[in-house]
Amino acid sequence: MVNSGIPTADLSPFFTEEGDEGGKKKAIEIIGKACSDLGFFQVVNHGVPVELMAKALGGSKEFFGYPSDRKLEASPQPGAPLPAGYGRQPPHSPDKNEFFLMFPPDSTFNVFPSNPQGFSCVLKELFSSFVNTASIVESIINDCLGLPPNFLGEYNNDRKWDLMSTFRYPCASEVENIGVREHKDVNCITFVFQDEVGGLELKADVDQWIPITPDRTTLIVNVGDVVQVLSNDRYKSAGHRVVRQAGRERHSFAFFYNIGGDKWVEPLPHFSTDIDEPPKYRGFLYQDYLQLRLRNKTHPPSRPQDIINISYYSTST
Ligand SMILES: O=C(O)CCC(=O)C(=O)O
Ligand SMILES: [Fe+2]
Repeated sequence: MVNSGIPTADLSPFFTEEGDEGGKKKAIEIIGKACSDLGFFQVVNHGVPVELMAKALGGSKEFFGYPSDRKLEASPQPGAPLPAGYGRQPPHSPDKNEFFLMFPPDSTFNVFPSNPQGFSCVLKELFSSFVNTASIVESIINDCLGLPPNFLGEYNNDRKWDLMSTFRYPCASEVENIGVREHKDVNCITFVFQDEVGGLELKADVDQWIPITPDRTTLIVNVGDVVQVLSNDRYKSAGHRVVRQAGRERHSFAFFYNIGGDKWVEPLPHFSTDIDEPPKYRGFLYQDYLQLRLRNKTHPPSRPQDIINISYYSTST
């Protein structure tokens, strides 16, 4: 079943030798429009093997089904920049999930579970496949924005900061059903796939949520804050959340195509000074923004309006 209220682009022309120019043009048009209208779309024939996605979800369900002490064997190393390995949301968090987080396959920060057998290889393979597809989607976005060829690829040339996470969300209770509260992703581009339970919702408008229908062959793509800032709001970082269901656990994967922490992020001249349009954001060092966003989680502000998001750098506030 392919799907709900979000546009679908077929990426197969980007994986064929012959170069189907018409097919590429069609995908580029769909993605460009989706990035400016919604910040959300989905892709089929995306180069990530569907069997690998299914295997990864199966392994993930098995892993999360283990008793706590077994999962905790994959606890993060002290000193890692983010808790790579198995973790749970702290009890005070309104987000309700447990997760397994990894950096690129060769990162020394990674901690893999020894079981299920072969799971760590599946995760590494999936991660590499995501990177490949993300670089194609990034180059499509580059072209849709009318940037010089490979401009974004050259800017975003440090793959150490990419992240992949698999999640297990418990069933909803009688009084609450949030899995991940409303947020926008900080990074460049995010891929998500979810099991048949669903629950990912896109914020289309104030109080208007579009549920994303699960599909085993599809990758859901959302634009993150970095692209929104670089494009001076041409493209939207989309608000989204995860809602849990009564009586059904949910499993999903998310891949975060990031940029290096030492990158300077600001509206590109192409969308501001070159065309006499005021920049909508002050420039910032990406890792400073990451720190602020992390602080939202570790030291949650008591007033919701104090939660830091990209509007912190807005020039109009
Ligand atoms: O589990 C999902 O479907 C998405 C999670 C998410 O939005 C995130 O981790 O940023
Ligand atoms: Fe997200």
